[in-house]
Amino acid sequence: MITADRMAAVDANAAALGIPRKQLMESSGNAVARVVRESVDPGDRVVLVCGRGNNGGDAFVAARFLDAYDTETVLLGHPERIGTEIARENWDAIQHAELPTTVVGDTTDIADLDLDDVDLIVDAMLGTGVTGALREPEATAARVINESEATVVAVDVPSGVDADTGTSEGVAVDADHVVTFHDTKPGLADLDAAVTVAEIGIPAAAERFVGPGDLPSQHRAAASHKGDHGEVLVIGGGPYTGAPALTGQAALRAGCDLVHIACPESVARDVQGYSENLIVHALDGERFTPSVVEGVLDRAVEMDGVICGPGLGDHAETREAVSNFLGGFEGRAVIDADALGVVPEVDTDATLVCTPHQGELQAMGGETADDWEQRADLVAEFAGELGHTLLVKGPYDIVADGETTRVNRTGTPAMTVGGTGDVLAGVVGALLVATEPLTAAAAGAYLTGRAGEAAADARGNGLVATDLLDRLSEGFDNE
Ligand SMILES: NC(=O)C1=CN([C@@H]2O[C@H](COP(=O)(O)OP(=O)(O)OC[C@H]3O[C@@H](n4cnc5c(N)ncnc54)[C@H](O)[C@@H]3O)[C@@H](O)[C@H]2O)[C@@H](O)CC1
Ligand SMILES: Nc1ncnc2c1ncn2[C@@H]1O[C@H](COP(=O)(O)OP(=O)(O)O)[C@@H](O)[C@H]1O
Ligand SMILES: [K+]
Repeated sequence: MITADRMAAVDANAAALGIPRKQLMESSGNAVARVVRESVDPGDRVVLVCGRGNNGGDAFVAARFLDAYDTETVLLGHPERIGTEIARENWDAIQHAELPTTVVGDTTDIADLDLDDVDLIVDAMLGTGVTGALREPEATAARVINESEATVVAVDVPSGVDADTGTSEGVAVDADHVVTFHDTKPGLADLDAAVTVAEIGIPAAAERFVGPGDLPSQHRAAASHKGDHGEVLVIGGGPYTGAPALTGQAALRAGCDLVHIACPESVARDVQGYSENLIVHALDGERFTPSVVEGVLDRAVEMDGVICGPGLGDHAETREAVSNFLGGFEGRAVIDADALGVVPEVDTDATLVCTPHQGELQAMGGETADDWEQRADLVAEFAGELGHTLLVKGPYDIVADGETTRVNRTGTPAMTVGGTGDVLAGVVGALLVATEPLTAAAAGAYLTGRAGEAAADARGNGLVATDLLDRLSEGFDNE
């Protein structure tokens, strides 16, 4: 079962693995033709009613595999308005091959469509790209298709039906058979149509391994204003000073608008000294202690997210303070480094992403394995027990929430240098503001690893964590 959004992500991941969309379209069209051939006899009349997106593109391919039949490929709308290159190329191909086609300009032409003595209609007007109720001429076309006696085979989804919900806001095609791709869609379950799930050559890796399709959209509304894109609080530092500054700067480089650092007054000036971009709040004392938790909670509730742990140190008082903080916090937080040990014992309403390396995972009570597939199963099981999302760092990062598991392969051994984990925590914290925990963790691991690869290209094993900061945005461009 796969949703339309997830399908689009997997599609993009497949392309990044070297399996281009046009190849997927060829497989889809071939699969549609195979089902059509099972339903008609040679010489039968087959009309393919096509939209201007890739759903239509699939049918342009199918037409090439149906030479033995009396086919007519009908395009709703002018060829100039075909919306994607791969659909346009497949339309041109059947033009050059002089396969019979008809262009339907507007609704009146649709009524002239002679579908009476047609044996089979391929419904390729709209698939997962439908938005809202069918507009014209698709709506009239759907009615004409529904009134015909022909067998109706729908491509991917019956036109007008929402692939995720199975509902349609207006008229929808009533299909006898649906040929969907790669995996079934939630919205097909309750249709009274036969459903064929066709493999189209998307390898499991496109779902398993984090890829460009898993990155949250970088789109920003023009009318955005300060703070719209995330205001986060880093709780860290004392004895260390570098870690919270790395985390804070990474959160900014991953797109946050405002980053606050709550750190002990003993290191506040040092942390502020690293960057004008950080807003530092000094806490009484020389480490994070229970006495300041109330104030930190008051600040945290104003934030869109928290990153707790970088450079905190593991003093007993600090562990108690982290425990008290989590006991009172109900928002979204990344937990890293010395704060991790507290998580299994604390009862919290917060939504957590924990980012241990394998040693920290074991200290939390989790199990690890050198083989990444075994590690993935162990981490998924522990995440389920914990009730939080885990990102277990390593050559292959394992991201799991007990339901879904993703594996990130980006990164380089040069990243074993200190501080890269602090950078990762900041990236995940920034993404967690507006993205579901699993996606934020997977994308954070991917982007940090990409930045590490870019830094290693420049500095080899001499890369340092700050080298990742101004390379983080490059990963987003990797669409
Ligand atoms: N995601 C994948 O991995 C693959 C998808 N493929 C095909 O690609 C399809 C998705 O293609 P697209 O994203 O181009 O979208 P669609 O082709 O499903 O629909 C987009 C087109 O429909 C129009 N449209 C949207 N809502 C409408 C409405 N309410 N009334 C009238 N017209 C409307 C849009 O203007 C656009 O022209 C899938 O359903 C599938 O058939 C296949 O090529 C195989 C691979
Ligand atoms: N051997 C490796 N190969 C590739 N990436 C690695 C390797 N070791 C660590 N990384 C990456 O470096 C980042 C930090 O991981 P790690 O060094 O374990 O954290 P920490 O800095 O907390 O010790 C993660 O993004 C991880 O994927
Ligand atoms: K369709």
